Amino acid sequence: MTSGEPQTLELDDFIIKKYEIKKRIGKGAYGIVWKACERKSKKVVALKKIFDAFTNQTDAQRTYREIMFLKAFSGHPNVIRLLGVHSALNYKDIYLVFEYMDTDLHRVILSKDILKDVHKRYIMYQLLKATLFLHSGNVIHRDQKPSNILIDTNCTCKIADFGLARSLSQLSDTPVGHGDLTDYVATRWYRAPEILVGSTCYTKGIDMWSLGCILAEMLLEKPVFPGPSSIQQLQLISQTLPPPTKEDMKIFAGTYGSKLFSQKPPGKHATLDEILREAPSDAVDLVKKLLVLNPLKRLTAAEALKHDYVAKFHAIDSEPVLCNPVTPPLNDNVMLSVDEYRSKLYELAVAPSAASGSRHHASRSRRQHQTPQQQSNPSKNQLRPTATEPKQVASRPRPATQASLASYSTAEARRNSLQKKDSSSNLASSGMGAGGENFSKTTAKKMERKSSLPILSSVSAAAAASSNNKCLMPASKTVSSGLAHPSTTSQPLSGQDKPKLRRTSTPGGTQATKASISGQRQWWY
Ligand SMILES: Nc1ncnc2c1ncn2[C@@H]1O[C@H](COP(=O)(O)OP(=O)(O)OP(=O)(O)O)[C@@H](O)[C@H]1O
Repeated sequence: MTSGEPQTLELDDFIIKKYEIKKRIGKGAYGIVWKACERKSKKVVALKKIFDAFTNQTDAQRTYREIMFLKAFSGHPNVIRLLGVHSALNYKDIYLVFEYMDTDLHRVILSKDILKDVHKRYIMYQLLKATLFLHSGNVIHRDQKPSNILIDTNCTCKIADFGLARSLSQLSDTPVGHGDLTDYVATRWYRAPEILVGSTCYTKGIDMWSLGCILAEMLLEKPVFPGPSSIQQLQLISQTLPPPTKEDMKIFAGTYGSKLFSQKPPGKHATLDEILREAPSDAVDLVKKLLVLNPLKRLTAAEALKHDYVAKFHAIDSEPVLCNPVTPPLNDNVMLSVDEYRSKLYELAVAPSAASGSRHHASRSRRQHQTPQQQSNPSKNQLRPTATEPKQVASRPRPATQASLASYSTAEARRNSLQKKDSSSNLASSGMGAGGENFSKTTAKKMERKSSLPILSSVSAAAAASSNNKCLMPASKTVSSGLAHPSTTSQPLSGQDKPKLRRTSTPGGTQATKASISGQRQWWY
């Protein structure tokens, strides 16, 4: 194989038949991501292969969570859209098909000087908007970091990688301190101090801390707390933030943090004001209100959306929230067997269009977990609609609390049709084949009025930087399928894919589908 050809040896034949593989675009701890084109529809997609998705219970649970939460939140304009799921023939790996995005925020930051002030504000606004949506479903992402934030030439951002997401609704049933954080391996630099000290104080503030780190990193063009170990990470934090009050110390009671934060931190001290002295004052103010030791005192996503820093973009009617908590069909507190996770995933998410061999495996595995009644009544075990099939809107009367969701879906349909109209002209002018999203007319007007988001000359530097991107992220897991490094490393983007960031905004939302599983009401989007 020549160096210019995409390496597709890792891909099943049925995948290569269905998708033309363009190039490898990313590699994370769990898999490889390719840019691909679906042969039939000519749609450009990102194809992620998760290797050994079901090796052990932890991996199986991670795969299960990632797909379930993606299915639940994919309708939001700032959450990556999952288009389909296929099983590999070996029944160990799994393919996820996503909408394609040009690059990720990590690469953009690495390439320096690409993001102007207004882009940083717009990115932050979109991240807050997406986080508000997740939090309204009582779910925390737990792994927000620049490489998990995908971005396109229109400066549209989408949160990806839901492998560590958790439903707080399920956690609240758990006795405090029991098994709730044992699986927590999020990237250290963006990890909240309460997590670093092993506290069981488990709130949406975890994501707000990560967002503070991301904003600070955009402003500094380098990570704000790049600790090489958990202890040093905590030291960097304690050297920078104001000392905790007595009340704050309660958060760290009984943990390593109570000692660490009660002492004067060793080493050099520089406050956030000093570190961020070149940044606009409203940016520094928002960072200071997110990077707060006490998670209960950090701004919530809803509060942060009202902050001056994102005022140019804030529009409450395009910041959707969910009315009901999102809970995966299997209780997240109970570690199930590999086969149980696999069976449930196949039942709920894997496309029936995948290789027939994998369907055979899936049904065999499902049969192993069927009750005698289920076995005698196979219709109960038919595959549910897949991510690629049109979703059904619940037909049952909605309780009052669901009304806003219903009207939101209507508004979304309207916006989508506007977006379609706008997109042809915008894509044509940007020279993009795919991957871009566009303004709704209303928001575009609002943005023109309120701000002028300059067209960035190019994010090609971001692409180029990716070739030198030597694993800046702390490692979390080694993959056994020949991946060189457990962290996020990236392939260079080719010249023809050099994108330009252009002005855009993508309000939007979801279409609701309701499923009742195990007697629990759930909302999937
Ligand atoms: N939809 C997409 N479009 C374009 N690039 C993508 C897409 N999804 C992922 N990537 C690229 O692939 C990289 C790895 O993807 P992802 O984070 O999903 O993998 P992972 O194995 O879960 O990573 P991690 O090490 O963060 O757990 C991303 O940082 C990004 O650069």
